[in-house]
Amino acid sequence: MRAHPAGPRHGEVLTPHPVGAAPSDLIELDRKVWPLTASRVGDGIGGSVLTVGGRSVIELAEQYGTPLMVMDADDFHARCREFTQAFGSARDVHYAGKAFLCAGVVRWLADEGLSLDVCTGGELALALRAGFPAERIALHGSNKSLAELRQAVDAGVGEIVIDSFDEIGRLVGLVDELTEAGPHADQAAAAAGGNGRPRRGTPEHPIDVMVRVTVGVEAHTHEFIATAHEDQKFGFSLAAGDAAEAVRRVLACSGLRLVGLHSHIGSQIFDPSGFEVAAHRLVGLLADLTSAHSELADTVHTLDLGGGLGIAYVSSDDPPAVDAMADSLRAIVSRELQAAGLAVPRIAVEPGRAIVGPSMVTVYRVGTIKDVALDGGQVRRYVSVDGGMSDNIRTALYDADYTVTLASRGSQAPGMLSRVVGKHCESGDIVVRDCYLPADVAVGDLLAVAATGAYCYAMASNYNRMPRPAVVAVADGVDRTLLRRETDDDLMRLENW
Ligand SMILES: Cc1ncc(COP(=O)(O)O)c(C=O)c1O
Ligand SMILES: N[C@@H](CCCC[NH3+])C(=O)O
Repeated sequence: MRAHPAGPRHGEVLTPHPVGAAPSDLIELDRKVWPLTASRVGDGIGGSVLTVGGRSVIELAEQYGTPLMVMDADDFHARCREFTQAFGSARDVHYAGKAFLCAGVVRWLADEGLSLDVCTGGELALALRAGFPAERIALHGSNKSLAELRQAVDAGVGEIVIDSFDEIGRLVGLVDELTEAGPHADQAAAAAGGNGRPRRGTPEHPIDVMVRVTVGVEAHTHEFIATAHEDQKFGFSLAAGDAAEAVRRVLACSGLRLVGLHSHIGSQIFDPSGFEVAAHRLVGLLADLTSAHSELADTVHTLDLGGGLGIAYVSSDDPPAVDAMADSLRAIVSRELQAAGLAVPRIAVEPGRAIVGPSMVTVYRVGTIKDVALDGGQVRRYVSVDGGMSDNIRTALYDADYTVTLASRGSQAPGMLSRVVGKHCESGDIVVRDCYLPADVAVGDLLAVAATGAYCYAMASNYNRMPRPAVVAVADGVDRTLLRRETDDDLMRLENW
């Protein structure tokens, strides 16, 4: 993903992506980019079909149609365990549901013992209906409605991460309402689908909250997904004193209990120093707050450092290792808090992309091919596939890079500078901006794009009345539908005929 905040202005020349020379082997799979079980089966020209989870993408495409999102279940589980091991406790690893959520994945997360972050009532409703334990859910969001806050409290979620003064006002109003409702509140909570625990919002059973702190870190990522510098919408500014004021207001409400401080610096970040600075500033704030409000020493048990760990979309991407990152964050937090004479809280993290991103590939069928002569004599091949910005908006939105391979066969043809584009009515409908594909790529071939698990299906749309693709999980040669392909009826279900 390049630092091109809003894309080129009209007439401005966009520098080509640094694709370099064609790789000598266009069929080889870079382990860094492709999911754990991705492999090539069969030798030579005409062989070499991509398989994931022991299933050939040709068979899967025939069975489910294309575009098709194929989730390597082993890869997903392995990444959950990698985070659990690195941070020492599954409970402190909150999968960020915004990256990709469906009932099947919710159940995998529950089985792995992970916690879950949701940021809307819709994500919360899905998690609860899929049976995820409410006490392992955290509700985020920069503009939670009163209805969403009530839904979360009724369900008995583990904690609510507060993002604004308005939200504190809403929560205080909710607490007042619950206090007035008195003993009837428990019955109301049970009727609303509560989990049997006493209804929260009283001094005896307060609502556990965290305060989201804007730590002032300029994360090295695309401007659209950096979230801890001052000039953006999320959280309470540390520098301006808003975070301390938010804590003061929380403490003034006996139905709320502050259990942690939260920071999220952005997404697709490779440089660990951003997280380290965030940890350092959060620890400093916690120390200051605790000396001003000694009761916090008893209630604040967690420093949540958010998500944002980057993944490799292309071979040149070099994300930091999860265990090294965990070690360094733990060291910073314990060193600085012990120096301040404070107990070391738990460190929580909220990975979305780093768990689900690499586990999925999208399989497309080639529909048309067009060659365009570029200035300088080069030719760019436009390879049109049967999906596009409706199943992956990230290239158009963030100028994201992806890796693509010919998936339905091998080839020994030389590399041809290509651009994989979708079938939408937009010139910006690009899936892979610059890549090399074998020069003999033909209509009907299958292409696979790697690392499409995060923020592709989650941000999919029905633009041009395109149905969203199916998502199928594969493992040990067995496939299982996670989400079926949308039908024409699905596309028309909201019509008032
Ligand atoms: C509060 C919060 N936590 C976690 C995440 C997950 O981020 P990522 O998918 O980059 O790990 C996000 C999204 O950026 C977020 O806003
Ligand atoms: N949607 C973004 C990430 C946003 C993360 C959510 N705060 C992406 O695809 O990279």
